[in-house]
Amino acid sequence: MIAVDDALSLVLALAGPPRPETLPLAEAAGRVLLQPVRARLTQPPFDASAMDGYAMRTADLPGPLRVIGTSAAGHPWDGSASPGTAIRIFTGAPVPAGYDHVELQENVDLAEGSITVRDRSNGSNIRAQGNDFAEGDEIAGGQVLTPALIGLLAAMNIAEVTVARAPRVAILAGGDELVPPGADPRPGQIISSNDLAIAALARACGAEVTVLPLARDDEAELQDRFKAARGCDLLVTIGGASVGDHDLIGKVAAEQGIEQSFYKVRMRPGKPLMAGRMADLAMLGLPGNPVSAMVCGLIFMQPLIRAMQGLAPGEALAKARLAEDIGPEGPRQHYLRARVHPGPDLPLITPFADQDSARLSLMAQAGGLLVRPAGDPARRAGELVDYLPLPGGN
Ligand SMILES: Nc1nc2c(c(=O)[nH]1)N[C@H]1C(S)=C(S)[C@@H](COP(=O)(O)OP(=O)(O)OC[C@H]3O[C@@H](n4cnc5c(N)ncnc54)[C@H](O)[C@@H]3O)O[C@H]1N2
Ligand code: MOO
Repeated sequence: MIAVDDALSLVLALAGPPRPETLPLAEAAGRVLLQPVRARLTQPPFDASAMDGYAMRTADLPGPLRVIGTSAAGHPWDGSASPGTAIRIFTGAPVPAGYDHVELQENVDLAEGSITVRDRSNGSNIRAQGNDFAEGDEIAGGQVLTPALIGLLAAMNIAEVTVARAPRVAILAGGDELVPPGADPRPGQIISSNDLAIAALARACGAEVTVLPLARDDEAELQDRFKAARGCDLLVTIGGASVGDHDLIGKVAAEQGIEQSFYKVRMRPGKPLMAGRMADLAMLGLPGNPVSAMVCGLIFMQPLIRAMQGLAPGEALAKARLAEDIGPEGPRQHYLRARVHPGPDLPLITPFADQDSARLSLMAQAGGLLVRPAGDPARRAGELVDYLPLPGGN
């Protein structure tokens, strides 16, 4: 059995370099930008009014000022400023050269084509040309295209981007007891949940997922499923990883020529994890217990999918304070489902009393996974600990 950190290094080594593809910007949200991009224009391209009102020269205040033209967004005024004048102006419109202030229409009295400024705003209400970005400004590669970045690149007049192709991930759950959600389980059958949960984890970090049909505990059927995954970047199997007579994944992977990176990790849950590669297809064999599968998905699969897109493995662990005393740890690194509450300085964390790796309900409630190193001694309430925040829970 190897340590979690060594296993993670071996898993990350399964990722090849990210594969580039060029996409219209409109389809690139959530992808990783591979090449830096430079703004093709300056924003705003002209001094622009931030308000609806009147453009004027501060030297002439408070007026009266004769209104000699109008500048609206998309319809600039093409005259030039002269003393004692103002321009009717609207938000987003170019401020004509020579005017250095825009006053809100609410602060102005208008009579017979002239205005007098009653209240003057503190700022100029003018957005200077280029105050957002200038032509040639660079957006660095290697980052996920968030909604804000998509908007920024659009404003920079970028129509296409070179991004990492979404890793193609095939997910294969198996076991004679499994039927899909919506089925009417017969005695001895349960609903397959792992494939859906793992698919959701994979999609959440950018994968394009194919969930293969559930496989029975049958070597020939598993062989077929493995073959169906060829052409993907990663096959994630779930279940059949242990030592029972029906745990066939290791055998089938060997027949498929797996070059195994490791089998079994000193972690809890998740001990019977397997990793390797079959030619171009990386493989992770997750244990079948639902919580074990999810923990391995979080600790190994998501970092691998991120690495396949050229991203760093993920967020560092966060710090919390123990809300209560806990006993010593055994020989495996332990990931405990826990509640995370606000605390005076750092969050307070309370592991659930029951850590049975089949209890998905506790996984769904957990706000984090308390991470305890192998052999960690007993700890007192208030001590600092590491945890992996989980979305959703509390
Ligand atoms: N003699 C030993 N037995 C077990 C060991 C061991 O070291 N020696 N390890 C235990 C540990 S730890 C784990 S984790 C499990 C892993 O077993 P498998 O990966 O072979 O998983 P299965 O036997 O296929 O299933 C375990 C459990 O999970 C349920 N399951 C499986 N797939 C799904 C699914 N898609 N959706 C919902 N639930 C699923 C399955 O019905 C079983 O209840 O082995 C221990 N045993
Ligand atoms: O590795 Mo098992 O996951 O402890 O239930």
